[in-house]
Amino acid sequence: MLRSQTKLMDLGRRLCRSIGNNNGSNLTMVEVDDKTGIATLTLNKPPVNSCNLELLLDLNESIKQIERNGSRGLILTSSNDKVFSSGLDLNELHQPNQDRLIAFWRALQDMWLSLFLSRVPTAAAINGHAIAVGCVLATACEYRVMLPGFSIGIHATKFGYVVPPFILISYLSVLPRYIAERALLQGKLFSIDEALHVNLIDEVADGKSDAIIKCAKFIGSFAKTQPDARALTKRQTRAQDVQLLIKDPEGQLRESLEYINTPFFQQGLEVYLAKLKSKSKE
Ligand SMILES: CCCCCCCCC/C=C/C(=O)SCCNC(=O)CCNC(=O)[C@H](O)C(C)(C)COP(=O)(O)OP(=O)(O)OC[C@H]1O[C@@H](n2cnc3c(N)ncnc32)[C@H](O)[C@@H]1OP(=O)(O)O
Repeated sequence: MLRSQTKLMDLGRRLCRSIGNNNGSNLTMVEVDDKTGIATLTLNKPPVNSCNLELLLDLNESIKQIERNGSRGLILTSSNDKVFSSGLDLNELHQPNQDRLIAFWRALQDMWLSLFLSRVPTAAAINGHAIAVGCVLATACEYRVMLPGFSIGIHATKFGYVVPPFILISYLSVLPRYIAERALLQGKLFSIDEALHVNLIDEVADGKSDAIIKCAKFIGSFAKTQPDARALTKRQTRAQDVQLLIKDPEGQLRESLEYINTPFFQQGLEVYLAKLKSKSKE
């Protein structure tokens, strides 16, 4: 038995466990509620949960741990009270070391598959902005509860990024095609009212704990289903969505890498990163 599992049992009624990455940096944290058996998975990479290689690997490992530990559900949230996730860490894409870029993109593909196909019911308590891949994390879950005052969406086209098919699919698994297409082409970030109107989110909460309660209630709605039957039915329902990535992950990787390495992409990214940095100094 792993030491962390023994520790988990020792904690008795207040089951609470943190899972860090290999160097112990706690980029994600997992807490299991002993009453409901639901795991809360918290993104914890300051300042804005931008997804670098280490966070993606850590996140994937936490998703798998939650499944292995027999949790009844997974609630994804953030330790930052303004930002759920700012999407991919753009520094990973800027003038990248090619070996690291390959590892990064593989980790992104793997993590998305793990979350999108997770055996356990999944819900996102979106307690801050969910930008680009931040939105993709939320839409990979089965249910979304969001706090007012924040934005959610994929605005990649505004900055000259073409989105890879799995990002498109994550939008299409939640939004009707014409809304997804228009939002992607406009690079639209939705306000909470707009997101609710098109069902990009399912509910609004008045605080993080309210969001967690609402997510737990959604997960509780599966209490009377048989977990294996539920998991297999979910997998079948989502099978077509993941076909491309499962059948040809290396081909998908190659296409993305080719695009990221183009001078066009790199120049656009350079300008965008400079704007982002100067904004944060204002
Ligand atoms: C065919 C296939 C093709 C495939 C190839 C192409 C890929 C396309 C798909 C792309 C998917 C993505 O997710 S791309 C990621 C897109 N994400 C974004 O554009 C988010 C940009 N960020 C923001 O809008 C804001 O930071 C926001 C999240 C709202 C938080 O605002 P705040 O005022 O609270 O914080 P800020 O001061 O702006 O940010 C704090 C610091 O974090 C940095 N920072 C913020 N977001 C960051 C990010 N995503 N990556 C790196 N660094 C980031 C800032 O520069 C600051 O750094 P310091 O100055 O050092 O303090």
